[in-house]
Amino acid sequence: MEVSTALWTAVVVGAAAVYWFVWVMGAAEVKGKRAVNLTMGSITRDKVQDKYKQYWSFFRRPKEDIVAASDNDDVPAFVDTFYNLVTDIYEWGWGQSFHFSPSIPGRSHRDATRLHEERAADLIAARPGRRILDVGCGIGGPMRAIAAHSGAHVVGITINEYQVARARGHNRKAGLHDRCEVVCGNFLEMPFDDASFDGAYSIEATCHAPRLEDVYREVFRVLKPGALYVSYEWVTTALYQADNPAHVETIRGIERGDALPGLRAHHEIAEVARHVGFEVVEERDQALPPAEPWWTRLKMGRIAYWRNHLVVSALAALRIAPKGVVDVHEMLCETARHLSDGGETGIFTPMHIILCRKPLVPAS
Ligand SMILES: C=C(CC[C@@H](C)[C@H]1CC[C@H]2C3=CC[C@H]4[C@H](C)[C@@H](O)CC[C@]4(C)[C@H]3CC[C@]12C)C(C)C
Ligand SMILES: C[S@@+](CC[C@H](N)C(=O)[O-])C[C@H]1O[C@@H](n2cnc3c(N)ncnc32)[C@H](O)[C@@H]1O
Repeated sequence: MEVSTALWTAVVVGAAAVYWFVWVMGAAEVKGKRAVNLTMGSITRDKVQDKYKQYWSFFRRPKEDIVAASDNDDVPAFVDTFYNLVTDIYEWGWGQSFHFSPSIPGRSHRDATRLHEERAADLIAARPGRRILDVGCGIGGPMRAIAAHSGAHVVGITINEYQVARARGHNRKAGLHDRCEVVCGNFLEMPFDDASFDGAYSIEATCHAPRLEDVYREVFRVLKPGALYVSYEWVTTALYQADNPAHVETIRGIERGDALPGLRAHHEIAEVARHVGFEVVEERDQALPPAEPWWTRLKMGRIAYWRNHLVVSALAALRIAPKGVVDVHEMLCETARHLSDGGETGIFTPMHIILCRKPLVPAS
């Protein structure tokens, strides 16, 4: 083959590959977000790199500093920045539900995700006519699954304005906007009346609260007496050893890369729930056998991470994606490694499930 023919072939194949990765390839689950549309939430393009640096210098500090009284109040603002930086990448690479679920042999990730969400709806007896609160709703993947499965009316709250816009758009597209509402606000001070919900759930969201009692107390306040609340918590398990440097590094890695002010130990969750007035109905780690590992989806994604890295680097170089997107993507690759280490060693679970009831009669 002549050199010029070989060169032309390489150019055409290269262009076709870029076209495929960037324009055709959509999000992992639903083609809601494509690589060419990676913005960084509500952050303007020129501020992305600075915002990333601010985020990183805040969360890379020891957790004792982050939870110091003076910095506690800053956590929600940094969590908001975090979601501006990662929401599009999450949606592009993971889908519309920002959480894990146990793998189910022979079933897709999409099915496993939906079943994990429907479990929450069943646990709190969501049904038509009931008003259910989604605490930390993301872009609404769980909310839509739960509204469709149970027939309930779901109101979600998220601190991130960009997520509110994405969630409302998806609700409309799914034809569920009559039964799925999204509010922008802080779950530590919710803009809802006392006793205004028939049930509530939070999926991998309350781990962002500097003090769990602040969010549980708010959920308790807005629930009607007798109503149920289920939370899927991120915690360290009984296998975690605070004097093992490898364990500490894994947990610190998870905290830094996921905007967490400090992971809690599994035994703290029920104590907090009782402290704010809930009765604890049930508590279990949904990741334990016979459940199949939740982290296999992260591990299987290694080639995809490398491919995605090339895509974001090319988009940033062509100035289609903002500068800074490559740093954020690298941080996520690193975080994925820590999360799978946490899963494999068993020192961490993202699905410590606690089911609580607000008593009919207030405790004396
Ligand atoms: C509950 C939280 C988020 C949990 C997960 C939804 C996300 C945790 C880590 C994320 C990811 C890591 C690697 C990314 C990859 C490098 C990229 O190419 C595509 C997206 C990822 C797979 C991304 C997807 C979402 C996560 C799995 C926290 C924040 C409390
Ligand atoms: C990992 S995402 C999970 C989203 C959703 N539950 C899901 O599973 O798709 C965590 C969510 O909690 C929200 N969040 C974190 N801190 C918050 C706060 N103080 N007030 C309201 N929302 C908050 C984030 O904005 C984000 O939507």
